[in-house]
Amino acid sequence: MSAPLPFHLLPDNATVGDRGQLVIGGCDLLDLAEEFGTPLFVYDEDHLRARAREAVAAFGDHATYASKAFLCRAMARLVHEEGMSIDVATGGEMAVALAADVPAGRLHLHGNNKSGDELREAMAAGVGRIIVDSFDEMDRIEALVAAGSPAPRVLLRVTPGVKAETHEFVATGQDDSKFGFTVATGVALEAVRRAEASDAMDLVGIHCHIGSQVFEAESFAKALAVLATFTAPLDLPELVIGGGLGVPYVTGEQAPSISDWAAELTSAAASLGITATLGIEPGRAIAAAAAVTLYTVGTVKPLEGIRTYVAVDGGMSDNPRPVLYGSGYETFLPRAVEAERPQQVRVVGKHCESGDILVRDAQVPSDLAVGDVLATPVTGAYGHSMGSNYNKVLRPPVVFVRDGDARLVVRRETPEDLLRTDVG
Ligand SMILES: Cc1ncc(COP(=O)(O)O)c(C=O)c1O
Ligand SMILES: N[C@@H](CCCC[NH3+])C(=O)O
Repeated sequence: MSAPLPFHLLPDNATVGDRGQLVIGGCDLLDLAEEFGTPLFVYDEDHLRARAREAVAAFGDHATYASKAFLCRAMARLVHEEGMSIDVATGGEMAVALAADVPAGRLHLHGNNKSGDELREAMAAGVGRIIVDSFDEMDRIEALVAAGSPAPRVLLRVTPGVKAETHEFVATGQDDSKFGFTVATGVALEAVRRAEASDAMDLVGIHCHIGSQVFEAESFAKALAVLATFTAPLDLPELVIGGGLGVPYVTGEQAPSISDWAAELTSAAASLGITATLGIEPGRAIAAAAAVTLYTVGTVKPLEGIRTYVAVDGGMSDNPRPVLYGSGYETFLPRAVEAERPQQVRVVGKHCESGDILVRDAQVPSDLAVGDVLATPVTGAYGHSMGSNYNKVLRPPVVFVRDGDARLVVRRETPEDLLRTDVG
């Protein structure tokens, strides 16, 4: 396994420079590392725009970006400009999208345990949809409307009893789930009846999300079949099938494009006689492959007869996915993106945890050395957004690149940021 990095894991606008170095959006990654420091998230802006356009081409106004994958004001503006609405899962995500001047009507508020404050703020702002997840939430909405809040448009989130082929922590369509109302037990129908009878909400449709990093179109088709039967007698105008489309992270993985996925969903819905307008909510498929993370190698520690540890200046605080889900990544040296990678090492971070692993069995070029900039591709989703300050590490900046320009959209944290909320 000494092959070079497969190029399809890199952002759309990745090219090889005249010295064999990686260039994204016309920017040399080594120059970016020099200018902005490492760790650094580098996003190909046109890649993000192209994926958003793909979703909008297929679903128009009913293409929603799941902002939990990656959110900052520049990202909220970008997907809004491209015509997507935005799924916000908390008051915090809602606040960032509103701070980017995205109209509240383009936001869809999610969450299995929305607080009274989150609901009140969303209703006062006039969010486009609230995706209702429980009877307790209905109680809270009714109390707020009774106290003067405007009645929201709602979708009801249901679980179709479909177990998607993915990590158990990110599967959400099965009956044993904290999310939504169960179809199989009749609870979902009870929720529909209650919402229809309530003056405090305007029920416009059903929502379902079976999980994340799902590759098989079949899992979505199964969910649609359950939803077709469930919604047939309801005559509701909207049906959102959620996000979840998987992306390739490592050599050998393949996934359908957003357009292919959309075509499959649309034709499955048509053949099931679904007449409601179909909506989708991708996060990962928009953002993941748009970015690479740059690190600097700080130590190379060969352990005789065991393995070599390569430690970089980030780790589980900028990418917790390997620790949480055992997720795999590739790695490469941007100075020689096409180089063979004959040496196997373990790429680890700088945190006080043995589990702080970024790439368990990484293939790297044989001349990797301390001081090298090392990169991991496909880090645009659930990396920056799931980042932390563990060990009081400063969160990395985010740069958008396009046509040779690099635009800082999130700056690196400073020690003052760490103390901003510390009032003791
Ligand atoms: C309700 C909902 N919609 C959309 C998404 C986006 O999922 P993905 O990033 O896998 O497309 C998620 C996350 O799994 C979700 O919980
Ligand atoms: N954080 C998960 C996806 C969760 C999706 C949110 N419902 C991941 O990185 O794969």
